[in-house]
Amino acid sequence: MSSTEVIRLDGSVLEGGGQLLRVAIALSVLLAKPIAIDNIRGNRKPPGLKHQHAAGLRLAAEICSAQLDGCELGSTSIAFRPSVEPQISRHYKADSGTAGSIALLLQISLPCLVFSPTPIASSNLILHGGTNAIQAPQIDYIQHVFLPFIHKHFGFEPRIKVVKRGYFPKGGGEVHIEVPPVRGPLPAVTLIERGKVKAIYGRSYVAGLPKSVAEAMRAAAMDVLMKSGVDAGSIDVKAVREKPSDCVGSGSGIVLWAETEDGCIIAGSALGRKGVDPGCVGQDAARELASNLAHGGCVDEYMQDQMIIFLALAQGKSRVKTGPLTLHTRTAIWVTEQLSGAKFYVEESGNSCIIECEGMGYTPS
Ligand SMILES: Nc1ncnc2c1ncn2[C@@H]1O[C@H](COP(=O)(O)OP(=O)(O)OP(=O)(O)O)[C@@H](O)[C@H]1O
Repeated sequence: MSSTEVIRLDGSVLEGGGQLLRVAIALSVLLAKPIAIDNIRGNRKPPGLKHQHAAGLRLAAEICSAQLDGCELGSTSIAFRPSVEPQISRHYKADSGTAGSIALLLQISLPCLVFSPTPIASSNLILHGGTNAIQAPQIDYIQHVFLPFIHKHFGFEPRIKVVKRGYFPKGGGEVHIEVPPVRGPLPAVTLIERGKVKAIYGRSYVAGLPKSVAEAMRAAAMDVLMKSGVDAGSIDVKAVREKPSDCVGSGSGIVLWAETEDGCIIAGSALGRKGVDPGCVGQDAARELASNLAHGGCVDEYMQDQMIIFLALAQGKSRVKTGPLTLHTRTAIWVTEQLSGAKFYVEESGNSCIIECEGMGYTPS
């Protein structure tokens, strides 16, 4: 068993949402440190665990044979005591039971599965829930932005297969992810120059709705991109209608991503909602992309917080230029520093920041 000294965290600090919980648990698994978290999602109404958070906790507990207490819906306190017994199974399933985000189930489990002291086979995740949920990365963001970032900068390449898309309120999506193991520490990242935008890609989609909705989102997004003066070599945004056999329920949305000469990928996205003009949805996504390009940083406002745990685990000094620091990022830095030996320094200047991290050089024991 792991050491008995429990680290207590206040889940209402800063952003005080589900991400604090996921980062804390992933680090607890990797570092075999028992933790207790109170005031979970203390800044959300209502506070406490929702389906997605509880499913993520159970998945992390299964990955490291942890003792998990308090993992009930609405619970505002949990205790998590990881075991250091070697993992036997490398096949895991999790189901948010609702349209809770599959991407956020990946957010808690991916760091836990990356490292292995022995060159064993890959880990396999089968995740059920919502593929395109609000206030979470859409699955297209994971495919086209997050995983390519992880591969390019940290050198391992999880493979993802979207078997079925699932939308609010039923969920029912299914995504398979294969995570190849790495033995050594992850490399540090230096990402200060972005380079010019080479191309913008996108996917404007509908499920169970007329294709004209996807076309309207696409047209409005293109219009905003043209007028905002984004200088891209080419723009290729596809409008698609999901085949009924490829999805559960109905939904719509758009994900745009810009690829730059220096290999950065910057996104903007939006989800369709009942009663909202599809044109406004397309405009929102394009404005988000334009604003993420305008600050000149090398990652968008969402990758900013999602990269923090990986920078902390990496060996040596990372430096990444970003836009204005988000509250999610400040929260990820706070929780990471509570649990790991990594140290962060943020230099803010005008509309941009340099996030510097002295990583802990994590290797599994
Ligand atoms: N549009 C988006 N594109 C990519 N990533 C996103 C997007 N919106 C949110 N995220 C990411 O999803 C995560 C959301 O964390 P947050 O704590 O808000 O979520 P949560 O678990 O749903 O909990 P809560 O309901 O408490 O907000 C963050 O890592 C954030 O960067």
